[in-house]
Amino acid sequence: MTSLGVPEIEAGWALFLDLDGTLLDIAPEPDAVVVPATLPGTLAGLSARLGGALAIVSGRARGNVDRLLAPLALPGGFGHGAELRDADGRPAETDSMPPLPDDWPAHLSRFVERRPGLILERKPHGLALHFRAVPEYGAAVRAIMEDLVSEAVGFMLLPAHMAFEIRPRAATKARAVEALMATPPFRGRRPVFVGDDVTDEDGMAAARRFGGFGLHVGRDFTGGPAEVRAWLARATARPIEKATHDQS
Ligand SMILES: O=P(O)(O)OC[C@H]1O[C@H](O[C@H]2O[C@H](CO)[C@@H](O)[C@H](O)[C@H]2O)[C@H](O)[C@@H](O)[C@@H]1O
Repeated sequence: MTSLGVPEIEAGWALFLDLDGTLLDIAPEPDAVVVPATLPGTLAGLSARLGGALAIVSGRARGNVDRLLAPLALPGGFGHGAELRDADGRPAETDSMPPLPDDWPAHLSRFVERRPGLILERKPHGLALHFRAVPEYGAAVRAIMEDLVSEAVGFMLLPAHMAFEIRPRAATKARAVEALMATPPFRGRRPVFVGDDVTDEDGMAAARRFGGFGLHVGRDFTGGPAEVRAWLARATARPIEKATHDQS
């Protein structure tokens, strides 16, 4: 156990890791995050020790996550679970995700052009509108995003850290956990979901349904992402304990 009571990583776990605010420190804007040079190596080493059962579950689009963690292309759920990739690198069908209405990105681009400081992030199945640099626009951002989602039942508004996001209703972090837990090498392991955000609660609840649990950065890792990274790194530097979990 760590000093705060977080158990050390066990060989029988399947790890589901959120990215922003969990593995990476929050930055002023999405493209300004700093990926510590040692992080991809730590994730690769730990994945090998867990037999490949280590996934990234992020609100970011898959391509964005892959650029940040290059050369890794880890299994996981991206775009809040809209895009899935299994341990063999196969993307899952996204047919169940509604297409983003064509006019939404252009509509939001015009809104952003008139309000310097806002950042529009486009994803294959969603949009994020960031107001971290200009918090005075927070209410206006919420209003325009609410207007858009009211036009299409398949989408919902997601309050995020200094941003509002639109995502398909069917895209959840639980979807990613459930899909991966049905396939090797995740199947039969004890899922542990580590996250910091309200969207991560879905993933943690799914982990509990499979006999695992969730760890919350704000509650369990008072040192923030740096402490999460140190916890992961420790498990690559020592023999990790055999599973004590019984799935029967
Ligand atoms: O599920 P996550 O991996 O935690 O991703 C959630 C969102 O993270 C990013 O936005 C947030 O982090 C930015 C960088 O620190 C920050 O500038 C922004 O204010 C935050 O909202 C990302 O841009 C989003 O696409 C993710 O959905």
